[in-house]
Amino acid sequence: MSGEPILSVDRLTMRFGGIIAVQDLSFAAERGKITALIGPNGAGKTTVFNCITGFYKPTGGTIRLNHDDGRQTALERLNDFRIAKQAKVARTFQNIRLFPGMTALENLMVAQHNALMRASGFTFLGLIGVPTYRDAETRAIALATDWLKRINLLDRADDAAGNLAYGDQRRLEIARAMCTEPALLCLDEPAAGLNARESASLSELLQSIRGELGTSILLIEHDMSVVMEISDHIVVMDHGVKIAQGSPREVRDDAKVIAAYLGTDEEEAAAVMESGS
Ligand SMILES: Nc1ncnc2c1ncn2[C@@H]1O[C@H](COP(=O)(O)OP(=O)(O)OP(=O)(O)O)[C@@H](O)[C@H]1O
Repeated sequence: MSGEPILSVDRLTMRFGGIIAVQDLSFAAERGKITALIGPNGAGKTTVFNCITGFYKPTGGTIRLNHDDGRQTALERLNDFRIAKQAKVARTFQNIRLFPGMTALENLMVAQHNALMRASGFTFLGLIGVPTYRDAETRAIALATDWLKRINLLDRADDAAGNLAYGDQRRLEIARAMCTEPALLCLDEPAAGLNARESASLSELLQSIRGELGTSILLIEHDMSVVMEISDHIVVMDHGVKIAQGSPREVRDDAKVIAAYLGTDEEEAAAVMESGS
């Protein structure tokens, strides 16, 4: 892999009592690219995400976020709130976590709460409507509207998020993460439960986030058609360790990946890998 990494994971280890969920894992995610973390169920992928995003404190190893200006943040030392706010790492979850009773627009406004609170002087200036707060609010609405347009949901802006189709909720969740203007976007199985048309639309959205906006993406995904189509680099885990990494083509042709990731039936394994080619 060439280019400067935005994320460097070095010898990451996470134990839960006697279970070693992740062991000595090292990999890097390149800036402005899509890096996928794949592997069979229980391989340790979500645990890695939880360590990167501060939901777990790793047992060992380092996780460095390299900022544009040369600064480095040691993510393993921060909690989830600081990682989102200071390091600008945003994430989505395996299960959709929108606010279902709030409108699509409101969900995108909530994501900008920190910036709005600052502009409101932590409420008082907002209450009396000072111009700086009004400007910040106008900017927040413009950003939210722009994202509703990008995900083709502008006409559903005032509908409750919980009433949207499943695929639309998935894309709204990604838009909400993007409204925090992250340096690194971490997506945990964004294609789970999507049909083929919705998966294609998700792939398009992620490619535009990388291409037009230049945002770096780290992705856990089981849907090989999505992984193989959009990833620049793939890291493969099994039983908590890295067993392979490389381009989609390199990973697809790797015998260890076929055997370990896709089970012992090689014919079936090859067919699944081909489905993503
Ligand atoms: N909080 C926890 N306490 C105890 N064990 C855990 C915890 N979280 C994960 N594990 C264990 O760590 C291992 C890795 O789990 P993890 O969820 O990270 O795998 P995964 O690759 O994300 O799997 P999947 O694709 O099914 O989501 C599993 O054996 C799991 O049971």
